[in-house]
Amino acid sequence: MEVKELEKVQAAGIFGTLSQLGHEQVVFCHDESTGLKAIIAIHNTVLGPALGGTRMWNYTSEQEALTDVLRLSRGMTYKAAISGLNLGGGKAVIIGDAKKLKSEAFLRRFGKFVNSLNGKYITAEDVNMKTSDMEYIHMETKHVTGLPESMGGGGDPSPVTAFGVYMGMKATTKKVFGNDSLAGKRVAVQGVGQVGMHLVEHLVKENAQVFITDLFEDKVAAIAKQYGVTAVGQDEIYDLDVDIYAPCALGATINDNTISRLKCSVIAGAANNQLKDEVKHGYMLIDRSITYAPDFLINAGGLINVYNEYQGHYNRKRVFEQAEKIYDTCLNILSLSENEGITSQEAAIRLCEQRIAQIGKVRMSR
Ligand SMILES: NC(=O)c1ccc[n+]([C@@H]2O[C@H](COP(=O)([O-])OP(=O)(O)OC[C@H]3O[C@@H](n4cnc5c(N)ncnc54)[C@H](O)[C@@H]3O)[C@@H](O)[C@H]2O)c1
Repeated sequence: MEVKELEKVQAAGIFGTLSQLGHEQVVFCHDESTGLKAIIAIHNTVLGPALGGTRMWNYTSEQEALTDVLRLSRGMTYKAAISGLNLGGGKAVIIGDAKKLKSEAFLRRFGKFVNSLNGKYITAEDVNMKTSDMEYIHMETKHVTGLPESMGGGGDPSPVTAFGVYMGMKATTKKVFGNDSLAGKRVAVQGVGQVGMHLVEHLVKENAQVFITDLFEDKVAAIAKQYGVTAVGQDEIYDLDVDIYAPCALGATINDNTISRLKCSVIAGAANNQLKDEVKHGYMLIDRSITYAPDFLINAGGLINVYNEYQGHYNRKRVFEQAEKIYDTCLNILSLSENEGITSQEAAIRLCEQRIAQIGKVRMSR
């Protein structure tokens, strides 16, 4: 967590911060007997119930946990709004060591807090929460999504996320190079986990020239062999002479240290919060003629997947059709960004705010 962000929240006070970020409700959940300390933040429910995962983290302070949940829940509002979903944004954080604190009672107590919001907040899996944890939460509330197929859920969202990233990458390629073909394009994929792997499959199928890296060298070597792609070092990825950089590992990899090293024309990847500083680094990319596909748009496939699951009658084909729309939305955003001289992230947020305002009026009308 950035010290700057924490300081901003401290200076504004809790209600000042809620007002600045536009939150509707923040719920502090405490249970002495299980040791549960959690915060549920509901950012905006104009478009629908607030959906967002539960993250368990050993925060260094309660202030840090609050700042994180406020920031993440706001991000969920935008991700849902830009994807055309009837969903708002929310998030929950549980404070403490996931290895020490979790128990059936602890998780079910959290489930009861989620349930007390009567569906205004819908939870799902996030960092340090496993499917088995979600099963306990589900025992106390039906407002859980992202369940395994064995429990009637939509299953692994990663292939849908990867497909959305692929659509966003093709749209951005069209904007920059005049057509959306990735054949022969040199693409650097950072992180070949669940999403990165599926993305590599799409790229190889389209005859792109792919470079991959990961923390685990044996995994990189095995994937490189399987798909006939080139393995590179973890740090080397930033210096490659490529057309496209696809961050699919961590956030904040686009920063003061890396931007001057990047030689690509397009950035399109799955990681959340790729720009360390949204405004500053967004404009630095414009200065270097690098076109950035907004992360929260192109990695929304996972959210589209859980949204469909929550609505019932889950249909995988329909999920992929919705994820395909990322292509057109991405092109619209990039045109708006170019026409208005603003970053693609700012253009995307502008479209989200317009949709929320317009649909808000529709909902209020008789
Ligand atoms: N899974 C989804 O549906 C989904 C949806 C939206 C966003 N995301 C985001 O996309 C990213 C990838 O998600 P995932 O599900 O594939 O995660 P994952 O954990 O399966 O894969 C991440 C991979 O990145 C590697 N990695 C970590 N640090 C690295 C580094 N410094 N250099 C190179 N490789 C590194 C890890 O070893 C791992 O193989 C994450 O940032 C995630 O938050 C995922």
